[in-house]
Amino acid sequence: MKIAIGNDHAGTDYKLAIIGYLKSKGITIINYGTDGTDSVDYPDFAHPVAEDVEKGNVDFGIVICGSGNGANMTTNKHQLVRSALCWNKEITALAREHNDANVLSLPARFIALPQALEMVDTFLNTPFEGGRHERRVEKISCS
Ligand SMILES: O=C(CO)[C@H](O)[C@H](O)[C@H](O)COP(=O)(O)O
Repeated sequence: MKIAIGNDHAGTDYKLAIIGYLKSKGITIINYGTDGTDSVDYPDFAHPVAEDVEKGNVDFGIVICGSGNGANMTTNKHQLVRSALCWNKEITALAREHNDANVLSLPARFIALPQALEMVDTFLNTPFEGGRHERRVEKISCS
């Protein structure tokens, strides 16, 4: 499995922990940064993740900022991206099962790290249910 990941300064600590966790599971990571804690702008790091998802370069994307909203809004500007802002395991599972989300957006300032790791695990290992959800997901796109 291959994952693209990007974050602003609010998400760096969690991002580095998530990378370590995923690498220990043999998952390949494309890290778009930032790896520092100096203030940066989340779109500069979220757009590259979305572009990789759109091009099929990766299986999934993960974006992280303080609230998760800015990164999520950015990735959802991309036509083929379905980015889900998630804050617990249950919402994360539903984002995959019902919405076939291909990007997970994490609000680093509002979730604990163990919870973030659990959500990443859930996101990567939960299949899309299809069925009635297939039709609805197809209707999300406005092009
Ligand atoms: O974009 C956001 C809000 O939707 C993110 O949470 C950012 O991380 C946040 O705005 C950064 O805030 P800061 O005060 O510049 O650290």
